[in-house]
Amino acid sequence: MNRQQLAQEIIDAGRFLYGRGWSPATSSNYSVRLSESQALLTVSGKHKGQLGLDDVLATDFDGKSLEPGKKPSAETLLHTQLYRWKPEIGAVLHTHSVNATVLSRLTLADSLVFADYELQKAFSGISTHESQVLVPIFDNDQDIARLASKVQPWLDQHPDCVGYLIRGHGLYTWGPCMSDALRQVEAFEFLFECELKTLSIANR
Ligand SMILES: CSC[C@@H](O)[C@@H](O)C(=O)COP(=O)(O)O
Ligand SMILES: [Zn+2]
Repeated sequence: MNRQQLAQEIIDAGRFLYGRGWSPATSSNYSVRLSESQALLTVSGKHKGQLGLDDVLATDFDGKSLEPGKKPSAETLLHTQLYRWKPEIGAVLHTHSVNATVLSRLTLADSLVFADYELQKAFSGISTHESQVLVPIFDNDQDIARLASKVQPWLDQHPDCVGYLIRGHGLYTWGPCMSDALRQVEAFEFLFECELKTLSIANR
């Protein structure tokens, strides 16, 4: 795929995720791998339901903009660390849904476990509900380099990790291509909603 086609995938993802209410206003950021050392990412501060072809830029994996005049996403390092972590990752999505925000605030532990849901099979590498999907929750931090340095040891120790939450903030998930990453966002959102409904019924 050429750069314009990859940029269009990011634009289409933004329209879809905004439409589902998972990327409100200027929240969220999205990227695709351009090469073994570069990513194409959303610029900072744009409304993600209204992205245009000019609202993406190439960065290296240190998060440095390769397009002077464009401001990379504030969370660029959280994307580029994933491309460095696994060469098979081709797309990364960060979203800000109500359910991800509420569930990550309600959960006092530093991780969530999904078990016995059929929909777990939507995640890469999972073929049965008889599995556990462990999702770490990192405390939010405006210092993204510091946050990335907390995420990295988890990734290194959990090579099968399919996504993580930042408390009171949102979700990161990824896949070999954009459609895989989108499928995982959708699966996470289903599971977040199930967990919240279960909690609210249990606490009646
Ligand atoms: C609208 S506040 C959200 C931001 O602080 C941030 O968390 C975010 O997801 C978007 O930042 P951005 O710099 O546009 O990529
Ligand atoms: Zn964010």
